[in-house]
Amino acid sequence: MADKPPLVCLDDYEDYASTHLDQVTLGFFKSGADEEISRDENRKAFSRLKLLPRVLRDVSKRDLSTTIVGNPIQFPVCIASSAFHRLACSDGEASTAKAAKAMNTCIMLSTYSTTPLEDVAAAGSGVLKWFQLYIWNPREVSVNLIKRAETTGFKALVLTVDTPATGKRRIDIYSGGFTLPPHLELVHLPERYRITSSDADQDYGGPKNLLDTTLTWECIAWMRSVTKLPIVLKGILSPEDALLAVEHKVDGIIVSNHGGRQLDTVPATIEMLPQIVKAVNGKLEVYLDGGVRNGTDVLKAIALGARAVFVGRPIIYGLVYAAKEGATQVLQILKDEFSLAMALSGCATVNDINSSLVVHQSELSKL
Ligand SMILES: Cc1cc2nc3c(=O)[nH]c(=O)nc-3n(C[C@H](O)[C@H](O)[C@H](O)COP(=O)(O)O)c2cc1C
Ligand SMILES: CCCCCCC(=O)C(=O)O
Repeated sequence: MADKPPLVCLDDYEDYASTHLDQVTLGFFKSGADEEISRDENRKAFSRLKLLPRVLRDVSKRDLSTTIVGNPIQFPVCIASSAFHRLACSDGEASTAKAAKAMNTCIMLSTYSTTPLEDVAAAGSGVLKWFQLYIWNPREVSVNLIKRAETTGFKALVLTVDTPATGKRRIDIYSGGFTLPPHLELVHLPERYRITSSDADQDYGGPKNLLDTTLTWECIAWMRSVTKLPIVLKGILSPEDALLAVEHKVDGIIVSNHGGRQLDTVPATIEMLPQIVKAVNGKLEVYLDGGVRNGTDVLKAIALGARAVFVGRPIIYGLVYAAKEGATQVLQILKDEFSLAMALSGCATVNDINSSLVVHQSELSKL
């Protein structure tokens, strides 16, 4: 790595990837839907929140650890599910799992992984793994995936609920429709359903009608009938849906707008977090993703009630920089920055972090 520049913050990894990936692949990773308003808002909203630190508290020893659905992690930053890591580095999701293991945190593996979940489980043996589920047609394909995830030690199923169809990502259309290169496939799709890379009638490497668009809240009961694993819903933005998640007794929800890749002009996730935390009133765990790029972002999300945060694009950019080492560096930077932000705001443990630390900039003059 001697020929590589020192990278000190997560934006440096994005800059590196921007100059080292081909434009089509970069476009797929980087893009949001339509005008990319929600993608950008996720970050801007963090900067509109200001921190009010407390001083003269003993922060000499800091404990960043926590649990998610009962499983310990070293610090409250986990890897969000994202598709096609072998477009970022040759070992793809196996490298990602090794990074999660090196940093003792959770990897959420995508249904759209380019590495079979058994290989990811072997690469990340002993580390906390969640499996992100898109329910595919026919349902038996998804049942089979759920069983394989159970057998290989995944500890929760994360049902993505914001994708009854793929958002309109203009860059992918300008580039002629996103396709996987011939050496990569949707490995979790049985061969008989796969399409070839030259097939015109396809959507992100699969046939067009692959996603089950009939899903309703009843699918939670269906999932319970086929698995005993905890269920987490990813893609909740409305407090009403958060209450329905409580009613359906899921184990957790991820406040997420899919990194701004689905419905554009939805609010930033950090702006919806407080209302959702209030609505669920401690009855399930609430996590957040979208635009987390600094230790201070992590501090703000935890202060506003998230149990942990997940990061998407920065992990991919870390893989582009240096495979497992690059993704590990990204996580290490977030961990160090979070630890520093805790010290500088007077928090020795994650439990010390609370909402009194965060003020919206519009409220500052009223203090
Ligand atoms: C390139 C890319 C692929 C993604 N693939 C998936 C996926 O397969 N399943 C899923 O639930 N979410 C997917 N997401 C959404 C992420 O899980 C996450 O919600 C989002 O990236 C968080 O925002 P951030 O990138 O700003 O951290 C993807 C996001 C990106 C950028
Ligand atoms: C047909 C759904 C394709 C989704 C591909 C992965 C994903 O979630 C993304 O945001 O991209």
